[in-house]
Amino acid sequence: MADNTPLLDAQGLYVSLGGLPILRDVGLQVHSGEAVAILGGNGSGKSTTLRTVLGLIPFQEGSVRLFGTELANFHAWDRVGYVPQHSSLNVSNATVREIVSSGRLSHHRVFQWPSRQDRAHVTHALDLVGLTDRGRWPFVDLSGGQKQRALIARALTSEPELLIMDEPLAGVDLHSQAGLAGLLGQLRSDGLGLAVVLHEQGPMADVLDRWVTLCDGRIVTSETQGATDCAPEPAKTSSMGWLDPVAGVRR
Ligand SMILES: Nc1ncnc2c1ncn2[C@@H]1O[C@H](COP(=O)(O)OP(=O)(O)OP(=O)(O)O)[C@@H](O)[C@H]1O
Repeated sequence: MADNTPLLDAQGLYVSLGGLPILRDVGLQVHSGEAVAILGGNGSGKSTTLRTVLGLIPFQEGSVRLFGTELANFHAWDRVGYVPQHSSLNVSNATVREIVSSGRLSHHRVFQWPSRQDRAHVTHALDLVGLTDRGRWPFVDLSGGQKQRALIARALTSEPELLIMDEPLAGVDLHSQAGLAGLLGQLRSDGLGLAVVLHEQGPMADVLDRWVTLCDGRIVTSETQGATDCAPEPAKTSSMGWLDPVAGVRR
């Protein structure tokens, strides 16, 4: 891979779900040592963008390349860390260390015990996110901010070069947000590429190199443009001048 090849290069993505267009002409590039945010209101398509570039949702048009390789041919998933929204993780009995250890699963065979190296990576990741003393705790007993830290630690155990995060600051108090932003800034300085969904830049403002803003599945703002309001598409009126409820919905 040439040095300037983006870690992630998504272009012209069109995605439909349940018969409705969700993403329209969405692109996203992330280079090594670069932090890029996807901003936008509820339902604007942020999570769908992340899930599409991870190959979890099919796209109808466009292209996704990871580390210079077409998504369909990409297999080096240990180079990519994914941090889902913590509220989407439903675990009742697992300890924090078990959750974090699951990030190493791609490094050893099924039914094989984690190696000394696996355990060292887990310990180091817990250390990095400041959860060294919480390893034996049930994951569900952690606070929102601690859960996010544990999920970031899980993603870091495979030593990824690209970290993709879905609202890592959601439900986290302001003080912990600043701590998480500091951690992500440090990882970026160490050369990690970050693609992160946020509702607003908030404490991440100093960490971000670029951002795109989505509105109704389209990019309305990028780093080169000013802010654009995200007004809902106006409802269309019929030829008789009546409100047409069908024409007003997403095209
Ligand atoms: N499986 C699905 N089938 C149909 N529509 C879907 C599906 N998944 C998501 N959507 C719709 O796609 C749109 C974008 O959803 P998405 O989760 O990407 O938004 P988001 O910007 O991440 O929102 P939020 O900030 O609320 O998490 C929403 O209107 C949502 O209802």
